[in-house]
Amino acid sequence: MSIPLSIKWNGQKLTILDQQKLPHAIEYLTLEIVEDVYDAIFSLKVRGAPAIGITAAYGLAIGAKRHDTDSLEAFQQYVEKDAAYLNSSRPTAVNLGWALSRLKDKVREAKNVPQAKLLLLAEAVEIHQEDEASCRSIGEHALVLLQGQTRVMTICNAGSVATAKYGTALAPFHLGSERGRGFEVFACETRPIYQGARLTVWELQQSGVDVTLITDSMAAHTIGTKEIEAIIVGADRIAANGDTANKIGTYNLALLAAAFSIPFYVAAPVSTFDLSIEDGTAIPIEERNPEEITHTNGKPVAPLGTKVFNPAFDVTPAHLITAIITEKGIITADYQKNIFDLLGASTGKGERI
Ligand SMILES: CSC[C@@H](O)[C@@H](O)C(=O)COP(=O)(O)O
Repeated sequence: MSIPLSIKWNGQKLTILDQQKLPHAIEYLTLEIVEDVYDAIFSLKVRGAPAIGITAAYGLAIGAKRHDTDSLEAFQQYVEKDAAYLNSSRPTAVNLGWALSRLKDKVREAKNVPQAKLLLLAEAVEIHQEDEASCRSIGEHALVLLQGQTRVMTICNAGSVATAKYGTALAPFHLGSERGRGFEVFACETRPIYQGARLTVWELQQSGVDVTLITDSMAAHTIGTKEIEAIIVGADRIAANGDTANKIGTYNLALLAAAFSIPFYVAAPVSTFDLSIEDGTAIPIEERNPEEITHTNGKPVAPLGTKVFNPAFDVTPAHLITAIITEKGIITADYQKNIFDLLGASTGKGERI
């Protein structure tokens, strides 16, 4: 039994687990240029907010190596351009822009181009290592919160493959498995592209966790009949007031948690907070290809030309969230105040609103 890793850096080469091929093929891809990294993020070969940020950071550092100039100013301009390009690969997860900003700040500190190149790479490695530590710490906090709760529901994949290791929402299950603490996890399949069925189920099986797959529309029935005791999800962007964007369907689960009077937890690292955004209405929501809904395995399931609305994320209002679990500790309402008190300006993403 082992926890799968999706991003590998060996000091020279960046390889990622192709999440589009999971669970039926385990294939690692080498990403060599910025365009490879853009494509991997855009096409969801690498996905999940922290994993996108880490991969983009390596991408920017790798891309910078090929910019051949002695002028620090020209080099900075190349890096800014590459960062803007990578940042346009997906809109909702704030970890992407956050990681790229950290690297851009490093270039501004550099005295010359060779030093800037080294600083870029070092920062990418640092972001990667920090994320693993953050996820582990989120898992520890979540285990405390989930004491006495065994049957837990989740959606999408906020797991090891969506981060450096362990995941956010799935971290307590991986850590629990290492320590003989058994959970019964119910994974929503996560239409339209099945991150729950393909990734969460596979990943938890690899780790020896008891996992049961349901379709998204079975959530209410399952909470009632299987006596689900808590719901835990990840996040792509958390506004200053605690409103949380995550995979489409998350908001439904939060409403169900309220209806059944069970706790609804969001697990996310500090890098997922965006204090420059006052509330969830300002979070950009990605809309994806209609074929994700009209087709299954390339075959049409709806009449040709059907009008489609395909938002990839929704925003759960803060008042439906019981607690937000971060690596620095657990935040509960009043979110506006408690988020700032715990994180302060440490997200680097804006001032107090
Ligand atoms: C730790 S990953 C948290 C979120 O990024 C995750 O729950 C999610 O919504 C991912 O969406 P995806 O479209 O698969 O990138």
